[in-house]
Amino acid sequence: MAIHLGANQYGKAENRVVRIYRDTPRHQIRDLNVSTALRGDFEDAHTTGDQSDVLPTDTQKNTAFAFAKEKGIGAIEDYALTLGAHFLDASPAAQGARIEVEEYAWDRIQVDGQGHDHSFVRTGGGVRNTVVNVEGRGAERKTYVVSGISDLVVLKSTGSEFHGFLKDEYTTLPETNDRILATSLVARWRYDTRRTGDGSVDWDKSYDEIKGLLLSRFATIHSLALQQTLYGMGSAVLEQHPEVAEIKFSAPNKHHFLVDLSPFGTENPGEVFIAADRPYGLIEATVTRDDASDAGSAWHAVPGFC
Ligand SMILES: O=c1[nH]c(=O)c2[nH]c(=O)[nH]c2[nH]1
Repeated sequence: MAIHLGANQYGKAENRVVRIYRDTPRHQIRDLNVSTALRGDFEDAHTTGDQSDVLPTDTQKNTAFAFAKEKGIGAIEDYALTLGAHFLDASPAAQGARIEVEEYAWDRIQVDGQGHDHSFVRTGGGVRNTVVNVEGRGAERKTYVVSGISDLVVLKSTGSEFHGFLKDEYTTLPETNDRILATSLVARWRYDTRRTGDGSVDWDKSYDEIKGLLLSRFATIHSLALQQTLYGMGSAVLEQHPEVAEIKFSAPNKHHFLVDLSPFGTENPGEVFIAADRPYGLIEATVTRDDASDAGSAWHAVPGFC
């Protein structure tokens, strides 16, 4: 029987790395979820059981924690790039390293109008993340950075329409020129550092500005459909951020249905809704530059997008 090993990768998923900076009484916290994976020539590990090329997932875990102390954690993109380069150096059989980092942000608890020194409350408003792929050695080294945000729950109570859609014998949806539009947005954008003057990106600034732009465009676009809103948000990011080659969205349409209060003799002019959690429309789109660079392995093992 002719069979062979196909695509494979291995690593330690979801290392919960919490780093406290306590050099002064005013502590700082970084709270990460770090997943590492190596891919390459790991044929023997699978087919004969010889593990001599395998850098254990336990070692990968230890490295994620050790680097948090030894090298510190700057932008999650830099932390991931450092880890990825290290794993390729440490594992000769590896051809690629994939590092995914989510960051849970914390605000200081306000006490008497002051941010407390060492007590924090989890920040709402989305979870920042990055997926870094590092490939090759020496001059052949290639790095890919896809960063993004998930769980960005947004709602607008008007300024959203949906009508003029295709109808057949199963269509019951009424047309509307005033509905609630709500989603829990996932957006990921691919950086092309060759598009910046000196090849570097200020990751934190770029993230903050893109998040702000996504929110302000969601608020100000008069929506004719979630599809049109996503395209408008993506276009704004590409217009204002030369360092971004393309952006992908996955957006559940969190339906809010007007409740019929007429049995109780009560009118309901767009005031009381039932928020349905399922089923939901799932609207996904990529907005890309005509001259976007080759994506290479940037989207390697990034699920949930078309
Ligand atoms: O913004 C929307 N896009 C759709 O494709 C769709 N389909 C649907 O039933 N409602 C909506 N809303």
